[in-house]
Amino acid sequence: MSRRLWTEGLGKTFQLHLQGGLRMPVLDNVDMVVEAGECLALSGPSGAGKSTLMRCLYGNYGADRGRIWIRHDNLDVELSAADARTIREIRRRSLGYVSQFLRVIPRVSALDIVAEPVVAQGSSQAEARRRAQELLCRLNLPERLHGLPPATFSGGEQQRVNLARGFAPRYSVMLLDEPTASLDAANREVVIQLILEARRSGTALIGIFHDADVRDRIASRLFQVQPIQEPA
Ligand SMILES: Nc1ncnc2c1ncn2[C@@H]1O[C@H](COP(=O)(O)OP(=O)(O)OP(=O)(O)O)[C@@H](O)[C@H]1O
Repeated sequence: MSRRLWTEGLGKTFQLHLQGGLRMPVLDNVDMVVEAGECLALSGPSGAGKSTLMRCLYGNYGADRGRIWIRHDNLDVELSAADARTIREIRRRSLGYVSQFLRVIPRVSALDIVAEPVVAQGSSQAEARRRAQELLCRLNLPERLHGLPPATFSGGEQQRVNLARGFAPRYSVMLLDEPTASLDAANREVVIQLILEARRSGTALIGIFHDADVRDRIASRLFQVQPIQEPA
């Protein structure tokens, strides 16, 4: 079995300090695994904890119980116990995350925003810019916008820069949060193809896809995130 990312008994409870320390359990005993070349679609009703699970998997939220593991540098590394420096290294080389919104960096062009993680993985500036250009063109971002900072871009244009930045480097695991949410049909199709190509090259993907057509075409399996039952 070529596991890439997996959890064992993962649990997460939020503590609401402004509400007198009220405890809100969201994830309980989650056991999931994604293997190389798979795309796991998280399903479950609104509020079940899909985004919370994604944030735990990326190391943004600490796990209260259980463990998260990732295959990194040919080793099984416990992400849930890793220090900040190790998490940064894992994110640089093994674990990508495409959120719903681009984090705009002032004065940095779309091209450089996309090229930056490729350079961080060891490519030259020229190579990284070529790859960035190729992806921005595939995602139909007009060439006149490539050299501009995306702060003034439309929501869909920013999301395409975000997607190009996510798919430009080579990661062994990718987390996708609603990657097609603000796209038109033509660009949705490009993203479907990028995901299928990533699967063919052995990347393991986990995502939230509210669009059922997209989910049916790209997911190899569904993973049901169960809402925690309130005690009667
Ligand atoms: N930072 C937080 N602090 C407190 N509670 C939170 C926090 N983040 C999420 N929650 C709560 O955890 C529960 C799960 O939220 P989450 O966003 O993970 O659900 P979801 O399955 O992704 O929902 P949707 O499909 O509507 O996006 C919700 O009840 C939410 O209010």
